[in-house]
Amino acid sequence: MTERGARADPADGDAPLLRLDRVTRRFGRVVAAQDLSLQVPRGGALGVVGPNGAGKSTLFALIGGQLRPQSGQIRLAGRPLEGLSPAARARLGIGRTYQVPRPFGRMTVFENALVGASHAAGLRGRAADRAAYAALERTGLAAAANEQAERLGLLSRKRLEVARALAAGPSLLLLDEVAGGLTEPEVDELAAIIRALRDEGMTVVWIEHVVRALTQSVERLVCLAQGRILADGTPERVLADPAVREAYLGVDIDAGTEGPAA
Ligand SMILES: Nc1ncnc2c1ncn2[C@@H]1O[C@H](COP(=O)(O)OP(=O)(O)OP(=O)(O)O)[C@@H](O)[C@H]1O
Repeated sequence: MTERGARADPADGDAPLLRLDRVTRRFGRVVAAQDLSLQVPRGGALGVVGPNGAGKSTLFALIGGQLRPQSGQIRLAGRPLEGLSPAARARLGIGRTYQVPRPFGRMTVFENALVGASHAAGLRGRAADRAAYAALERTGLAAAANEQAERLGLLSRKRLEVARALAAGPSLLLLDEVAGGLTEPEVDELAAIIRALRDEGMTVVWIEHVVRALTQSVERLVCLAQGRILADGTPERVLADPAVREAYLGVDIDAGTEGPAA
């Protein structure tokens, strides 16, 4: 795996891989991110929870460059990301999955992974092939490499979404609700894949409503509500936090059911 993001600024090798300083993003009167400050060191997995509308997807869009903050700064390995397009950020090492997987249905599974390697990472020829195949192996999809993507079931489409991001050789992997809609055994399978990536040294930030998937896989949890960080710590501590329980307004957070609007 390449570590391009981790080398984004060789002068600042000790910097956290991801750092947000007082990042704010509003949509009219809605505050989706309010003075958000967060540091993610290299390696390990961070889970992000929070009720619907808490600002979780906005956080990823701000990191990925699909949205610009109105104030504050985001850095990858010490390098400010301001002004960089999503494509430039992907080349620096930010890989991202989306809530609803949209594979190129007419393409094979391999060709879909190749899109990640070539478009996002700019790899060509055999280097792109190798990166795509390695991503399929790491997500358990190698045996399905020649299948049409549109014929995949939901779990495999989720795997492919992860594979596409991995094929670009990210140093930071942002997962947006990859466990949603899966059965319990499928959630466990996907969580095992994410744990294996983490154990190989990948830095993972994982937004998830299915809290059980996170508690199996992350050592740190952040809870967002109304664009702010309500709690940050071990999963046990965060899930027991009265402010977190209150933000979920009595919804059974442990069961991973979707909460009401924040
Ligand atoms: N492009 C947009 N235009 C206007 N409002 C937006 C936009 N994107 C997000 N918002 C608002 O910002 C707030 C945060 O939304 P966001 O999607 O980040 O929350 P979330 O925590 O990811 O929610 P969910 O769990 O439902 O996916 C919400 O009130 C949402 O309606």
